[in-house]
Amino acid sequence: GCDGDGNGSKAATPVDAKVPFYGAHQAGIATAAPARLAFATYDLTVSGSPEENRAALRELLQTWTAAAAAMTEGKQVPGDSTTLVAPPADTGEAYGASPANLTITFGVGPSLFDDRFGLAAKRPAALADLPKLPPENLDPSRSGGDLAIQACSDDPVVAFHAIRNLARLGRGTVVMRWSQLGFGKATSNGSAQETPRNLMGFKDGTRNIDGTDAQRMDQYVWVGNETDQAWMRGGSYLVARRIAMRIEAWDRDFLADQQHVFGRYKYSGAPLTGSKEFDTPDFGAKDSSGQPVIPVGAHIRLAAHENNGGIRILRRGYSYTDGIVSASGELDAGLFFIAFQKDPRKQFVPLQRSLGAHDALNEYIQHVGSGLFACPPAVSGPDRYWAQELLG
Ligand SMILES: C=CC1=C(C)c2cc3[nH]c(cc4nc(cc5[nH]c(cc1n2)c(C)c5CCC(=O)O)C(CCC(=O)O)=C4C)c(C)c3C=C
Ligand SMILES: [Fe+2]
Repeated sequence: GCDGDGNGSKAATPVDAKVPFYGAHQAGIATAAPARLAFATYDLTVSGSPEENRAALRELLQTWTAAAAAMTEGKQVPGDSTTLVAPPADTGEAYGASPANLTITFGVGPSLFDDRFGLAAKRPAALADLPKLPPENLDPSRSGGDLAIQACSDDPVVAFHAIRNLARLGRGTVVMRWSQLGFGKATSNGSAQETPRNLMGFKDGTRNIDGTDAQRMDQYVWVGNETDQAWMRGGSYLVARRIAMRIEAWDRDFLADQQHVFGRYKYSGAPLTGSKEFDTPDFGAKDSSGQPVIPVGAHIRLAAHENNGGIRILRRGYSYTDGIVSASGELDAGLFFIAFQKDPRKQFVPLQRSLGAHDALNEYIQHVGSGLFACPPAVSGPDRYWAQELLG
């Protein structure tokens, strides 16, 4: 039954299923990826002066931050959920459930820095619109957004509940622009996690940055003193790409060819020049006929830091499926790629340019949605709100 406090706090909720919301860096980046994703972007619908619009945005972010802090604790959205003559403050579907490692990560898109809010001078240089990256085929209704929320949890209801309730709390100030559900995290980001497989059946995340490796996180993921915008120090840039897979063509491809596309063995995950998953690929190795063992167009050859001037990114993507493509009757499925980095102009963009031009995987994938968001550092405590230094 209902415990009457409207808080959903139950003794059975395991304490270890909570990820701290307050701290230095936002949760949902370095923290281990739970099984489910609910991602959404939102557009502000304000129409006042820049001062009025900033005030509306500030109020929204105060409300959102308090709600996110409560939800990650397994509590209901703040407000009255028990009065009989008003709609409950919380929609209720996650009531009584463990947060199941819920993280709610917030970001702002380049469009927030247009003339609506008078924030142009606070736009970080790294938050430049992504350039065209052929052979992409982006759908505007699956791209962009003023604000973004990445909710991750081991319980899909809890993850969806977060993006839904934030949309509801923002009614009148924001509308949801697009959303994406993901399942079966498609990349590991920590040594404690068994490397998961993507929908092409390959282990994904073998050579990812480990979120517990503080030195690499500082070097490649967390924004440091190099930024021109102090409000982003300790934050990170999120690039999201909805990447459709031609799964049915892939499933008809010979095993040898599938392995040549990635440059790895399908079952062990080992590079084609090794025998164990974590063996270092040998990009110089040649077979008896003088051909490179890891082909020139292999995904891992092109993506490896050894071959692109030392670039690394933190990948944190999820698999998705959305029914069928009506034109072909084929499964609509793929990878909702999410990557975090210090500066997308120096990491995601050059990497994707090279992959877009040469990757053997391009025969089987297409980028159809895109987003770039500046994720500020975490709020340090209950008296603070997301991006407070930006709106200050
Ligand atoms: C621009 C960055 C990348 C995109 C887009 C991308 C798409 C993509 N990747 C896979 C599957 C795998 N990727 C793997 C490794 C890998 N991928 C990237 C970058 C992008 N991938 C990097 C930087 C790396 C690491 C390379 C290295 O250092 O060796 C692997 C191998 C296992 C691993 O190391 O994670 C797989 C498998 C898919 C299916 C995909 C688009 C749908
Ligand atoms: Fe990849």
